[in-house]
Amino acid sequence: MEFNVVKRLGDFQLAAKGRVEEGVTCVVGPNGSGKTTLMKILAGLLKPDSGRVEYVGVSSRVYVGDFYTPPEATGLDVVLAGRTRFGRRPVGREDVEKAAEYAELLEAADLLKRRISTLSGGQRQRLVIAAALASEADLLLLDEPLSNLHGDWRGRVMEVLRGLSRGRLVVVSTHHGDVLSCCHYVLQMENGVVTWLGPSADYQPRLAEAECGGSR
Ligand SMILES: Nc1ncnc2c1ncn2[C@@H]1O[C@H](COP(=O)(O)OP(=O)(O)OP(=O)(O)O)[C@@H](O)[C@H]1O
Repeated sequence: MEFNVVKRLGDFQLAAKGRVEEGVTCVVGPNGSGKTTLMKILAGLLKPDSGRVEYVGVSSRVYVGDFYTPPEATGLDVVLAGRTRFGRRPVGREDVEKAAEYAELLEAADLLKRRISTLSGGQRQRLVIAAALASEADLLLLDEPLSNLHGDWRGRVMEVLRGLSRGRLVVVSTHHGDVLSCCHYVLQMENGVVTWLGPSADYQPRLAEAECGGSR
């Protein structure tokens, strides 16, 4: 999939060009650098002012970021929402089986009957990832899917994503540098521009590291 797009949002301008290959691409960059904006354009949720995205070999796409779930919803409702592409069609019997299968992959099968309001942030996050996977879309755009997860879980989620990425484009935005070696490719955004794109093995983080200061 190739993209060459320009989008203005208030004072911010995205002018991004690149190519996303089969496999897992991690999108990195500072807050406000345009990661979500780019992913929403790739998902077709945001229309660029100019330029285009060429979806070669991509027939279905799903973007999953924060999505609202009523507190009374169950874990199963969350996974089924992804399966039916957020209510675009009714739930069938096979959908429930598929939802259980993907929840199992994320070790979340025991969460399906629980109410969302009783779950921890990380447990909810695993269900949201299962929802994205259950869509079985060719292009999966996961915006900050690792945000509530502990290091071990981040690695496990990346392993699952890699395992399902054959014949698919999986794009994951993240602030966690520890998972970059789990991606096939890294796409770095800075100030609305793609400043690096290539195999993760060749990526040398160029972003400034956090300064914690020396005072106690
Ligand atoms: N609807 C909007 N109107 C005006 N500006 C917007 C709008 N949406 C986003 N922006 C601005 O666009 C810039 C890029 O936002 P975006 O959410 O793409 O960044 P990001 O890299 O995903 O950031 P983060 O890491 O904090 O999630 C930001 O400066 C943001 O304030």
